[in-house]
Amino acid sequence: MDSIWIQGGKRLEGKIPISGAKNAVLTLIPCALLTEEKLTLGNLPRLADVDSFSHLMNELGVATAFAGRRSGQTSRKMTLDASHIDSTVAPYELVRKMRASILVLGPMLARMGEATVSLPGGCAIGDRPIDLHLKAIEALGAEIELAAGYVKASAPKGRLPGGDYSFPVVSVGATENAVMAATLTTGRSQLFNAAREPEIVDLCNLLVAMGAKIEGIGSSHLIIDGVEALHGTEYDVMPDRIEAGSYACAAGITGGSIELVGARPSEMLATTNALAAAGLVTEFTADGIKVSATGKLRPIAISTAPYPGFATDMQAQFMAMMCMADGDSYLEETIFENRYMHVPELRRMGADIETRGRSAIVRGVERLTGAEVMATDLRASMSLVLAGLRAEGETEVLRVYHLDRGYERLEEKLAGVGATIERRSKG
Ligand SMILES: CC(=O)N[C@H]1[C@@H](OP(=O)(O)OP(=O)(O)OC[C@H]2O[C@@H](n3ccc(=O)[nH]c3=O)[C@H](O)[C@@H]2O)O[C@H](CO)[C@@H](O)[C@@H]1O
Ligand SMILES: C=C(OP(=O)(O)O)C(=O)O
Repeated sequence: MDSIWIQGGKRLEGKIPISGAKNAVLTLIPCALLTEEKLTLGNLPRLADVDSFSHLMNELGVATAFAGRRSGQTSRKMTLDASHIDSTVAPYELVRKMRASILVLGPMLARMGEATVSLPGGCAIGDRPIDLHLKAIEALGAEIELAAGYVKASAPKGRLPGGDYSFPVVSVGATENAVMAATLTTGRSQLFNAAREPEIVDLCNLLVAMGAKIEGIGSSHLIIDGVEALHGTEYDVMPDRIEAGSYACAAGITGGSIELVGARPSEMLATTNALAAAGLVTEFTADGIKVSATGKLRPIAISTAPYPGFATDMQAQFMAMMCMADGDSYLEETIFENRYMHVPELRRMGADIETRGRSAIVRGVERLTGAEVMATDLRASMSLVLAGLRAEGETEVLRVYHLDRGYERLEEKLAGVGATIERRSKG
C-alpha cells in the first residue's frame, strides 16, 4: 500500500494548478443518465472517485471513454454514453466504496421511472443518513420502498409529476439528487432551503446546457420546470475550491507564497477571509489567487456552515495550519458529528489541541515534529500532509487511498513548489 513521505521544513513558493472539483464532477457524471445523447466532461480530475463512479456507470450499462493527457489543466475528458441503460440497480459493492453513488438515484428514476440503489451506510466522519434525499424525491412524486439494504424508488406513471419540497436541513447531495430528478418531470418543482454550494451552481449550469429549465440558480429557492428530454453537451468541470484552499494552507503553514492557478476567488470568500484573519495576504491575480505568509500566523475563530459559510471540508486543513499560530484558535464543526479524527494524529506530531464535542481549541506551538501517521478520511489525511510539510524531520502519511479520492497528483504539485515529498510503495 502506498504512503506519502515528507521531509518537512521547506518554505513553499510558486504556482500550483488547480484541478477540476471532486465534489462537482461527482454530481456531473450521473447527469449522463438523464439523456440518450453523449455527455462530455472536460477539465476532468484524475481521482479515484472518478474511476469508482465510472465503474458504477458501466455497471448500469453506460459506456465511458477517457481522452487527453495525464496531466495539464483542461486536457482530460470523459465521454459518457447512456443511450442504453441495461440495469437500474446500483449494487452495494460499488456504492459502499463511494457515498456519492447515491447521486444516481434521482437521474435514473427520472429517465427510467425506477431506480434501486444500495443504502450507502455511515462513514468515518459521521452517520450521513439519506433521509432527505428520499423525502425530496418522494415530494416529486416517487414511491419509495426500503428493503434488504436497498432503496427502491419508482415513478407510479413512468414519469415523476414534480412537486415542492422544503429541506429542514441544508443538504448538498439531497439538493443535487432532487434537482436532477426534477429536470424530466411532467410538471413544475420548487425546492426551498436548497444548498447553494458552487458545485450545485455547476450542476445547474450543466443541466441548463443539456436543455433543463431551472430558475433561481445560486439561490436557496430553485424552480425547475420539467422537460420531455435532455440532450448531450460538452461541459468543463469547475475548479476545486477545496483543493485550492488546502494548498493555501500549505503556503500558510510553511510561511510561503503560492499562486493557486485557476482558482475562482468569488467561490472561496469564506476561505480567503479566514486566511486573511490568520494574517495571510491573499491577492486576486489574473490567473487565480496568490496566498502569501507575512510572519507569524494569527489565531482565528471559525465555525463550519453550509455555503456561503466556512466549508466543513476545509476545517481539518485550517486546524493543522493553526497549530503554528501565535495563540489559541477556536474551531466549531457544525456539519458532521465526527470530523476531528485528525486530532489524535496531529497531537502525535506535537500539536496541542483540545476537543469538546463539536468544539476544538488549537493552542499554537513552537514546532511540530515528523511522525508516521494515518487518518480515516480525505481532509483529515490532508491536514497530516500539511503538518508534515512544516514538521521537523520526516513524516509518513499512510492510507494514501484517502488522499487519492480527492487530490490529483498531490506529491507532484507540492514538489513543484519546493516540498520534499514522494509517494512510496510498500508492496
Ligand atoms: C460528494 C460531495 O459533494 N460531498 C460533499 C457533500 O456531502 P453530502 O452531500 O453527503 O453532505 P450534506 O450536505 O448532505 O450533509 C450535510 C448534513 O446533512 C445531514 N444529512 C444529509 C442528507 C440527508 O439525507 N440527511 C441528513 O441528515 C448530514 O449528515 C450532514 O450532517 O457536502 C458536504 C457538506 O458540505 C461535504 O462535506 C462533502 O464533501
Ligand atoms: C467528505 C468529503 O467527501 P465525500 O462526501 O465524497 O465523502 C470531502 O470531500 O471532504
